Amino acid sequence: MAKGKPTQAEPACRLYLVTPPALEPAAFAPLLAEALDAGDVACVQLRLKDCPEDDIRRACDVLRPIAQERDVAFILNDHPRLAREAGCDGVHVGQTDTPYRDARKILGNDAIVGVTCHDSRHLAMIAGEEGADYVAFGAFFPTTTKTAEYKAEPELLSWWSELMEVPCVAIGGITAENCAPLVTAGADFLAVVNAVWGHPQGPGAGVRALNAAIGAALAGSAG
Ligand SMILES: Cc1ncc(COP(=O)(O)OP(=O)(O)O)c(N)n1
Ligand SMILES: Cc1nc(C(=O)O)sc1CCOP(=O)(O)O
Ligand SMILES: [Mg+2]
Repeated sequence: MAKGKPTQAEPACRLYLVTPPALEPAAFAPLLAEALDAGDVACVQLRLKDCPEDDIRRACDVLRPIAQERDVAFILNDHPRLAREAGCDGVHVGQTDTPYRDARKILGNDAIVGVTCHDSRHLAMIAGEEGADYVAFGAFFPTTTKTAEYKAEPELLSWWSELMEVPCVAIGGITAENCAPLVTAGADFLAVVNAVWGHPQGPGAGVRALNAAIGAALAGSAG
């Protein structure tokens, strides 16, 4: 994920992989490589909740090179200081995490800092004005990965992408089968967990299915 809007050489909507809620780094490493070798992925977010910092650091040490060697940005969820120390490309912070401005101070201007904005135009405008590299809206669909307290609609993405330059990420229950309205509404990135790591034919098949669906939606909306 380069900073800013996708360039002309990049698709207008790209995949943003979020890791499964629990993982063992050595066992997960080949699955991550399989996913990243299966097609275009802009970014990987390591999301380990309620996990000791030493374990997160070890997971970064194993998984970060797999992403960065493939020019895929490696972002850590929730922990800006650890993200800096572990050589991550950035951090994702939510509304009850380290505030955006503090995360930016910790990581510096070259890092990617993304902010959860739920279903809120107001939160997104604040994050955008403060300098966030992307705003994340969700959940768009029911998700089994976490208890989602907010429900976002595709028109939020259309409103945002027509008015703002800051890229937007859509998250929550997104699959190859349901993603088309989010792509045509203007999502710059689709963030997914279960549609890739829970795909019955493996994560590579999950990435291929999502990229095919994104491509079909973009082709359909071009004409
Ligand atoms: C890309 C992306 N969008 C939203 C979230 C959710 O962040 P947050 O609200 O802080 O909740 P947790 O993920 O920390 O449980 C995210 N992680 N990534
Ligand atoms: C981490 C996360 N944040 C969400 C939000 O709405 O902010 S939904 C979510 C989980 C996304 O997982 P899946 O693709 O399996 O539904
Ligand atoms: Mg968080």
